Amino acid sequence: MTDAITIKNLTYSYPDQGELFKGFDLTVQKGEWLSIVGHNGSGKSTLAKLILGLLDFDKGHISVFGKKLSEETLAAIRAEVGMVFQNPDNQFVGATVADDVAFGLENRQVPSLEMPAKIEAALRQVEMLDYAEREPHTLSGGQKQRVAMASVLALQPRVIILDEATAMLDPEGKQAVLKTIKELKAAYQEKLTMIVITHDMEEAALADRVVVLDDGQLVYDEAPETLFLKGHALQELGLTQPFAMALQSALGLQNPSYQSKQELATWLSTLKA
Ligand SMILES: Nc1ncnc2c1ncn2[C@@H]1O[C@H](COP(=O)(O)OP(=O)(O)OP(=O)(O)O)[C@@H](O)[C@H]1O
Repeated sequence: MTDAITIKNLTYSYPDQGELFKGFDLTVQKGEWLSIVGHNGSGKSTLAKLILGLLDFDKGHISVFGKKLSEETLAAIRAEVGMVFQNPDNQFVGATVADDVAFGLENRQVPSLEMPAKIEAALRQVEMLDYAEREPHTLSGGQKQRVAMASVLALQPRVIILDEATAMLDPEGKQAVLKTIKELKAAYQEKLTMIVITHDMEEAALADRVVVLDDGQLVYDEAPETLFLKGHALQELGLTQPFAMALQSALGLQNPSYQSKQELATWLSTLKA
């Protein structure tokens, strides 16, 4: 089975800087929800830009669904990979929410007769259909990010990269975006691969797999259940454990097994009884 993304022996340095990535390897499977974490400057956004062909790497190769990234394949690969960025205010071009989703479709020369159904389906998927005629600047941060996701989804990508897409949101907006990611994952299964770059360990803990970067090196690549047991090692990399795991460690539990606050709360309530 072809992987969604294969990165092999990648070397990249910004002009006049030392090598950030050197012999870097990473495989992302089809349908996976992969989180990429790491301290500021560890290379997360650069990796996303390299996958999208926004930066030219020096050595190695990147393949998306078996297609090697090159000048010839760039347009085809960008059609497969959608990206949602950190700042919800920098992602709008349309006067209304519906116009905004239409913009990407127009760029792809989708016939105008086909557009309304595609816009409606994408907005419904992120639960923003009721806001179709709203001006984007009147939306909350979480709603704006969900519209940004709809604009990407309308183009039917097979990979979506979210680069700190919840970082500027309040807790409610963040939860709404995470709920949308979970729903998309459930709806599309292996047809949609999610790469979520984040500083938020609660968010990372929801992924199938977490990759930890440290100065362009891949230092951990494993399931959140095992990664977040490494409290001290993570601290040394400038990362924390999700709250539920940290509390279980503080309580002296040898094998913390409750990933979410909800699971932990349920367990604590059984103790009270
Ligand atoms: N345009 C650029 N020119 C030169 N160096 C850059 C450029 N962009 C990023 N860098 C450097 O490359 C390294 C990796 O940056 P990158 O933005 O990929 O990290 P990050 O893990 O996404 O960080 P953050 O969590 O702060 O967003 C950092 O040392 C950064 O200073």
